[in-house]
Formats: sequence, structure tokens, C-alpha cells
Amino acid sequence: MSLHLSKLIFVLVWLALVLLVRLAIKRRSYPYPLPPSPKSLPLIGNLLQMPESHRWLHFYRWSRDTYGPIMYLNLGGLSMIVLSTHEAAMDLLVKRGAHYSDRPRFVVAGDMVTKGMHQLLRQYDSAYRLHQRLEAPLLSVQASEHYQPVQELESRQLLLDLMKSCDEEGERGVEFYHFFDRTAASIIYFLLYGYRFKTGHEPELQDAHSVQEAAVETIQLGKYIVDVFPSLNVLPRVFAPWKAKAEALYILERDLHLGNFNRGLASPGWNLTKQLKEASSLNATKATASDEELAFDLGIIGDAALDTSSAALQWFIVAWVTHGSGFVAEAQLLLDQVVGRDRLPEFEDRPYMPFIDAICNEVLRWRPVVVGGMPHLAGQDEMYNNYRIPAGSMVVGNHFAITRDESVFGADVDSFVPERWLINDPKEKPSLKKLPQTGFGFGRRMCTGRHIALNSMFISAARLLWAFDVQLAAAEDRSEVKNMGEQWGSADMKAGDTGCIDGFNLRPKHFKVVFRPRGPWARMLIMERGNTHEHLLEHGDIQHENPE
Ligand code: HEM
Repeated sequence: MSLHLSKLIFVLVWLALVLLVRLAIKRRSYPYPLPPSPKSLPLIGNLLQMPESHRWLHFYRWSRDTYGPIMYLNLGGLSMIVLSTHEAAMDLLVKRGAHYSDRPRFVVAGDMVTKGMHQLLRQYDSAYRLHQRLEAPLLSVQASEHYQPVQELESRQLLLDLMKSCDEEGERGVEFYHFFDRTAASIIYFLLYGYRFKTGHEPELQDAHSVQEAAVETIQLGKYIVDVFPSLNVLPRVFAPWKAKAEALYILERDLHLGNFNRGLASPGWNLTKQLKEASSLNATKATASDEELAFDLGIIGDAALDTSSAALQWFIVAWVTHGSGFVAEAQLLLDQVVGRDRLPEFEDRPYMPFIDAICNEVLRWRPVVVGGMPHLAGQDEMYNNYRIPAGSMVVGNHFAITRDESVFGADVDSFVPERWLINDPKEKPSLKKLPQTGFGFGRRMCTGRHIALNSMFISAARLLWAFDVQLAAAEDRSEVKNMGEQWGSADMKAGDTGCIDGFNLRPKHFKVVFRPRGPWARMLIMERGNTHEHLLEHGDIQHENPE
């Protein structure tokens, strides 16, 4: 019997068993129906209707036009609940957080590639809580304030790199992605391990990117049949091709994270590696964490920060070239009033220019980077809004839909309108409305790095707006870039025309822009301190007490 035939027979027998179990379960009577769902087929459920890409956009339209805020999908026996309003996400993922903080089991990415040490994928168990207790104080609002010196340094370096590159490239424009990637990486690697990146082409960073890319691929649900049917993992290696791949990836990840961990411990100044190691040794509970686990904690924080922070700034540039005529002039006028032209914007200016934060918040709302949301798991059978949420369902807040919830964000949700974040009372100074930052997720699994992310975005956006006028390079495809800024929710917009690179993180396709200094004063101030690479931040610049 050929290998393929025996594999097929095994899978068919397994599927038949799943069907029998499901039929047995169905016979039990439940008082509430499942949430609305597209019509499904026996056994495979809605698997054939699952869009291959831009799921978040299709799900948004399905829920808006037909199925409503809570939608049910059957993925060959696996229940998926898609939440499309802020209220539904808050009710389930936050208010009932005790039952919705687990993750679905990612056999390949979680159990095998990272051996249960991936904080983003961990179950909400005692190991998760131990590592959360160790990590949270290092990423808190207060701790993040101590990290601002490196964000100031790197955003200054970003201006210099962009200006120099533009001087060389002229009207051909620059690949700004690369510079944003370098900046994000240098900030987080300095914080984690005490070293920075000068060019963004360093082998350490290339390795990190390639390991991350391969690892992110393993998180895509449905990529490996074993993630849908975990019991298939009992198959011997010869029938389970994912096993060899996962083991090779584990070794790559472990070597990368442990290598950085040891480098962090050996580096001269302050860094989070030393701080996490110390916090772990001071940990009052009996539970301990090995060096490998701590190395994975730091490595996963690095991975979580790298692409997301850069992608958020890239969407800021998309907003600038597609909607800039209104908000950029207003922001630059404000920067001239508050900061003037004798110095760069600083964090201390922030309370006087809420409009810059409004722009950043709107970018994160308009083009949420983790666009489809990160799945949580329903821990028990529950009723919500007269629907049954079956235990074990994957529950996901579709960020693209939730950021378009008119009851929270007001009218015209598909447009880029920073003003929606401002309280504009003519009698008061403008200030920020307390609207939810839904792009960072919900409940106990909400992004722990959000304060660092928002600080980085604020200082980079403020300085870019202060320093440059930005224009799409002449040779670029104007219609493709225009589509990146269009109203994606509109029925006329084809998913494939959005001009984005779809994936776990949403990024715009590559295009070039020209960064023109706004005047000789900007050029002079950007040049004034030159490269910052030799400026090492020692303990004196970042002082942070170890958590008790
Ligand atoms: C614009 C930038 C960022 C965005 C949009 C973002 C978004 C997210 C989202 C949606 C989640 C999952 C939330 C959920 O399950 O409901 C998450 C988790 C996480 N993020 Fe971020 N993130 C960003 C930047 C960062 C940064 C800079 C760091 C670290 C310094 C970070 C560290 C983490 C960690 C450790 C988790 C896992 C939380 C857990 O499962 O307990 N993120 N992030």
C-alpha cells in the first residue's frame, strides 16, 4: 500500500470518528441555537467557504450584511465564533475573561516549534501566569516611560537615515519600510539585549526575521491538518511531515533566543534580559523559570514588537500620501506652534499636542495591524445574547470589523479622520477622548507591549511630521497606492485590490516616497548631532527598578 493511500485511509477513518462524535453530541438538546452562520456542509462544515486571503474583510462584510455581530463557523468540527462589535468583544473577552483567556491549541507552532514556551500562544495556565507576572512590570506604563531615551535616539537616527537616503536617491524616492524596520528592531533589541542595529542588514536581524517568518507561517490555522485534528499528532514521523519541520524550527528559534539571552547577560549596561533574570530569581513563588524559558519570553517579546511597530508607521505613511492634504498641514502648524523650528519634538511636548496622538490612534484604528485579531478559546459552554457558545470554540474579535463599530467610533468609520479622537469643546483645550484602542486586543491577553508601541509611534510620527514633506515618488503606481487609502469596507472594493500584504500582520505593499526637509532649519537640526550609533545608553539613561 502506498504511503499516500495509507495516509488517506487514516484521515478518512479519523474524520468518520469525528462525525460520529459530533452526531452524538448533536443529539443532546441545547436550549439555545448556535449563532448565525453561512450554510454548512456535513462533516466539513464551512471549510470550503473559508476565504483564502483577506478573511477579516470577508468576515466583516458577512457579519455587517448578513449574520450580525456574533457569527458561527464550523471548520470541519472546530467551532469558530467571530465577534464583530466592540460590545460583543468586551462582553465575552473582557467581562467574561475568566472563561475566554485560553488560546486554541496550536500543535505545530505552540507545542512543537516553541515547546509550550510561546507566551502569545500559551494556555492561560500557571506557566502563563508566572511568565506574565515576570514580564508585565517590565512593559508597564511606568516602565515604558524609562525607555523613552532610546526611542528619542532612534527616531532622531530615523530622520537622518531617511534624509541621507533621499539626498542620494532624489526623486526616485526611498524604501522607507527598511528604515522603519531598522528603527523598530534597534529600539526593541536595545531594550531586550543592550545592542542596536546600524544598517538593518546585520546578520542577527536577518536571522531573527527569517526565523520569525517561518514561525508565523506555522501559526496560520489550517496550514497543518494536525492543528485542526490534534490527535493526528500520534502518527509516526513518516506520516507526519510537520514533525521534522517543527523540530528544525525549534532548534533555530532556541539557538537564536538563547544566543541573544547570553549576549544580553554579557553586555555592559542595563537591559531587560538582566532584569527578567533577576526578577525570576527574586520570584517569591516556588515556581521557577529556566534560562531557555526566559530566553523564549524575551525572544517572543522581540518578535511581537518587530513587525507590528514598523507596520503601524508604514500605514501612517499611507495615510500621509493618500489623506495628507488635511491632517498633515494641521499637524505641522501645531508642531510649529508648540515646538518651533529650533529643536526636534520631544516627549515633553506630548500633552500640548493631542492631535499627534489622535493621528497615531486613527492609523491604528483605520488599518489595524493584527487585522483579523488573535484567537482566544471558550473554556466552557455558555449562553450569550440567546446564542450558545460551545466550549472549546475559537473566539476571535475581528479587529477590522470592531474598529469600524459606529456605536463607538462615530460616523464615517471607513475614512481616516483623526479628529474623531479629540474632544473639541471651544471652551476647553483640545484633549483626547477615551476611545478604546481595539487594535491591541482584549481582556487578559491584551498586548502587553502597547505602551512601548504607542510611545515609539508618537515620537516617530511627531518628528517625521515636523521634519519632512512627503510625496509619492514619481515612478510609483498611483492607483495602487490610492487603493491602499480607499474605503475597504465598501462593497465596490475587491479584496485583492486593497494593496496590502495580507498575513498575521497587515502591511502595505512596497512603494517609494520622497522625504523633503521642510526647510534648511529642519535639515540643519537633523544633521546637528549626526549619527547616534556611537551613543550608548548606559544605566544613567535608563533607570528602572527591578520589580519586587
Ligand atoms: C502597533 C504595535 C502593536 C500591535 C498592533 C500589537 C497588537 C497585539 C495584539 C492584537 C495582541 C493579541 C491580543 C489578544 O490576544 O487579544 C498582542 C499580544 C502581545 N503583544 Fe503586541 N502589538 C504591538 C506591539 C507590541 C510591542 C512593541 C510589544 C513588546 C514590547 C508587544 C508584545 C506583545 C506580547 C508579549 C503579546 C502577548 C500577550 C499575551 O498573550 O499574553 N506588542 N499584540
